[in-house]
Amino acid sequence: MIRHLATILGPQHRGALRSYLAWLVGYAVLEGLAMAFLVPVLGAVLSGDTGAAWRWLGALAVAVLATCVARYQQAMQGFRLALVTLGTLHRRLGDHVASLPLGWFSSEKVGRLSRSATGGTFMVTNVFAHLLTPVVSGVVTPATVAVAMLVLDWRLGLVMVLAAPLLYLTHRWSAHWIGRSEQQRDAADALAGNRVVEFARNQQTLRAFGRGAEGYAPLEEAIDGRGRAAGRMLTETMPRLLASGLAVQLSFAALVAVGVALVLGSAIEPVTLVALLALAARFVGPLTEVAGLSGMVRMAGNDLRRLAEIFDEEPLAEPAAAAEVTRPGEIEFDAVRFGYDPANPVLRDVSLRVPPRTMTAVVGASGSGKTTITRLIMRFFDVDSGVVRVGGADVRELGTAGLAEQVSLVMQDVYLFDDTLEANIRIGRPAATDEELREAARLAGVHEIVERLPQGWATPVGEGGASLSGGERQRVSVARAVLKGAPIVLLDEATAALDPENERYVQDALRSLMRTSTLVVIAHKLPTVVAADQILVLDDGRIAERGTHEELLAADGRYAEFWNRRTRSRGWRLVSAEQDR
Ligand SMILES: Nc1ncnc2c1ncn2[C@@H]1O[C@H](COP(=O)(O)OP(=O)(O)OP(=O)(O)O)[C@@H](O)[C@H]1O
Repeated sequence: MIRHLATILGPQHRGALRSYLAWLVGYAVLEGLAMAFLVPVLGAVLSGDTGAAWRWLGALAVAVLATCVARYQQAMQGFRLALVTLGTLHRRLGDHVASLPLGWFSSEKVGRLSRSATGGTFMVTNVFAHLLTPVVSGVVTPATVAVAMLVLDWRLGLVMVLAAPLLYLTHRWSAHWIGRSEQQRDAADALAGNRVVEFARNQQTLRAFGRGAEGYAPLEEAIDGRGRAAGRMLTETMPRLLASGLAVQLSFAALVAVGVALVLGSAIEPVTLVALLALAARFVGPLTEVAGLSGMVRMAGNDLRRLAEIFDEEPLAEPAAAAEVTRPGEIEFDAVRFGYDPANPVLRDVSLRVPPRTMTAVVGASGSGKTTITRLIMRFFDVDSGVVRVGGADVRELGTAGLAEQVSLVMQDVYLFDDTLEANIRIGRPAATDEELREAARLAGVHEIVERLPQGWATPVGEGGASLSGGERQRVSVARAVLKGAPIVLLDEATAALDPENERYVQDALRSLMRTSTLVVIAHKLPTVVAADQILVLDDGRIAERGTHEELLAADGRYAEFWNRRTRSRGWRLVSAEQDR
């Protein structure tokens, strides 16, 4: 748990964490010592030795004072660490997640992230505020008491030392089970959470297929599973918590039994036994508290581990010094091999060059790797072998910021932020003037949307741009790219397969972008393909053909075959060789 806390707090707070833990352990030891001083005090009082009683009382007062100082220090330092967590953890988590490779963001991981960002953060503050003090003092104080008991009466001390393994093993055993069932409950929770989101997101599809009213079986199963896991956790946890508590009580009973036997055998005075049993009670008290907290400790441990695992994920490697862009606007793939799962390459030995300020159309069957090429240019993933160069530099050496300056992206699944239309375009270049913003909007045909909307530029677009049509969303995304003015623009025409009006705007914007930028277009429109300076025909992760429209027709290969077939059909998308057979 401490290791996870160190990871979560980050290197700059490790010193503060160490100091807090030192005060916490010091407090627990001093508390044990203060309790141990009670024995000679009681012994002296009960035997009527007033002088000795005052002396020991003085020692006890010093120990209590030191305990108070240590308690104050550890409480204040714990409080400060809890505040640091509240103030900085979300930001650190956000910064870290933003540096992770896109491959990390599976739906399961995203669900876990959102739960860790809320529950996990709360747990870290809870650990400092309520958990660490009773847990650490619940172990260290009894250990100090046991050492003191060995000094005061070795036989009773020996019983405490012998009880330690029993207490430790029962605690481990119950904590193991509680942790296991908590993990199962957490997995069931995560699944149910993901299913609820899926259910809400897919309402349109579910209703279209008449599945809205009769329920959604995967969600119901997940909710049932969650209920079962929660029930199992209760039934598995309770008996084990009771067993831990029982082990503590048994240890105390053994101490009493040995003490009584010693008195009966005249080995110690009854008065001494009373004082020693008072100390033994303080051995048992904190242990009982820890036994009661063992479930909480395991749950906190699991929460912290999950949060620490996110911080342990390796960020996308950044270069020590960003490489210089020597050929702005140029893209090059040199023998690139890449697979989302390296065992199944999606691109094999792909080499290509896109000269500055030219347009390259990438065409190919669905799943042939067109989008993957654009993702590698943006370095959403690192290649398995080969090199991707942008502006003459390896994308791995350009650094995230350097690469982002070079490339704009207009993709199929355009995501707009839940903000105004203007803010969504301004993301392209926050420092742009209003004139530049209006000009970019005009080129992409957004001005026409603005005129139609009641609040104009200030119209909120809803989460993901829900209040705009697909074509309108793409126009906003094109305006962003135009405003950014990056030397390279990557564009997926797919959603522009919309009405002719949208198509016209996108084509106009393309023409305007071509004057200033290099364009790589996942092309679905004939005018784009015909106008391209270079067409890359992808087949099964390889570039099967390349050239201009005329060159490829003259070559009479796969592209020409498709072109000829297209004249007979309305669709023009290439099909893979297998689909073709
Ligand atoms: N994030 C991902 N994780 C795993 N596999 C993926 C991922 N994205 C794409 N793939 C797989 O990689 C292959 C190439 O996908 P890609 O999206 O590049 O094809 P595409 O040519 O753009 O297809 P389309 O025209 O249908 O968009 C496909 O088999 C796809 O299933």
